[in-house]
Amino acid sequence: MIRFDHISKKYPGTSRPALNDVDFEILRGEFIFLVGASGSGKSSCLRLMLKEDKPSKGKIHVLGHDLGSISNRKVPYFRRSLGVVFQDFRLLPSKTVYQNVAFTLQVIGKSRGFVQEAVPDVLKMVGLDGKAQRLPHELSGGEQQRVAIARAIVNKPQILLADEPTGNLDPATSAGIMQLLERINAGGTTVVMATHEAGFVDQMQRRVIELQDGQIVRDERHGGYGTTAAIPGLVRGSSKAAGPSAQTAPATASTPVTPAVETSSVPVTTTTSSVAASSEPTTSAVAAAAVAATAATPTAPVEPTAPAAVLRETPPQADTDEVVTRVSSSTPIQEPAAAPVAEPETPATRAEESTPEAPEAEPTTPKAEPAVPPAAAVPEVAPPQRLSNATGPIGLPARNEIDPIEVEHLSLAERLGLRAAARGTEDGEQNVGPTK
Ligand SMILES: Nc1ncnc2c1ncn2[C@@H]1O[C@H](COP(=O)(O)OP(=O)(O)OP(=O)(O)O)[C@@H](O)[C@H]1O
Repeated sequence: MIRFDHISKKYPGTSRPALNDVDFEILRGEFIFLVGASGSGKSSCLRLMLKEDKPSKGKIHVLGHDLGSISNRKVPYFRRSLGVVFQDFRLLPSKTVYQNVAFTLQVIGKSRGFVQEAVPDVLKMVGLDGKAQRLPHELSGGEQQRVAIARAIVNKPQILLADEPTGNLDPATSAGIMQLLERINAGGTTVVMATHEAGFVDQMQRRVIELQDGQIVRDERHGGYGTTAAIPGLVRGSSKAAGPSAQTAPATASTPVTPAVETSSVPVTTTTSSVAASSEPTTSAVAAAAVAATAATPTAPVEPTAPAAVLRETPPQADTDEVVTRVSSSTPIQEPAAAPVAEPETPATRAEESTPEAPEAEPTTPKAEPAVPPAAAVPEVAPPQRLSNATGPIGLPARNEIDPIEVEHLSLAERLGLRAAARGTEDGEQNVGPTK
């Protein structure tokens, strides 16, 4: 599903590569923790998966696409199969919860009817029903992150990339977000999460890929956070960081682990309701955001209302060399209609690619999608114990403390988290996120 084939990445003006011969394969349905000290290359990996950046060496395959040869025109369609969540939420501050989520669908040309069904469903799924008309600043940090997650998954991505999604949240709130990510993963979405949260990594015992100075030093099927992943000031997890599974082992791309969909398959039934958008983005705003959302590069052609999304009516097919693990559902949830299929081997995608200007198939009824177990069916993820708050998330500014004027200076795309925010912090460090 995601393959890094001897990837090296050297940023211009730097002497050392950010990634050095990184080689791994992630299978459908896995939940992967990317760990490593600050600067070890986690976000660079996520950016490369999104095709936000190009490797200096090596090949990357995501969902059957060779990202080195995928045309700029196709990148927007490719990206629709990926959802992204950031540490700092990146919500549109003047839009309601509903509008923030709806916007993602509107810019890719989904019909009003589709949006009116999909958004309430996904808000319910993330535990935000009843809060659709709130503005982001009227929500807690955890709720804002739930909006961001709803926005990331509303189009049913096959892969969810999360860059420090709990980095700004307190331990209890973080635990709720982790449970939500587990549920999303249990529904069949592959989750790749970069994190410093040792406690969750230790507790969940999912596959851990550890980077050190741009190299993989560990790829463990049921790993803990490990010792080498930590920089003292950044470890925000439990003192279990050096857990029993924390031994360092060289990564071997040739021995991929099997998908780790291990949580309960008990489905949840979400109901469909209609919540009309209280206001819709202007045409120009939609068009501008569509440019951001769909442009592979600034020069890529953009057709905001002509996406060639082909609805997926069946679970996505496995890459030929993969084992598919989908959570079966005896009572499938009524989820929003499926995401566009980006895998070229599927007939749907062939149709899409051969007729990119074709109008999107109008969804009539939401399709039954892989189940997302209710929170109660997923093993509890207890909040990790913090070693220190000094550098932990508790001291970090919540999104609603961010100066709206600063936000105004971001492009629409940056505010949506859809494109790189080419700004760094004062000390030269970049902000979080694969599109930072
Ligand atoms: N745009 C860039 N230009 C130059 N160097 C960069 C750029 N982006 C990242 N780097 C460098 O690449 C290395 C890896 O950075 P990356 O952001 O991937 O690390 P990280 O593991 O995600 O760190 P953190 O945990 O702090 O987010 C660092 O040395 C960083 O300074």
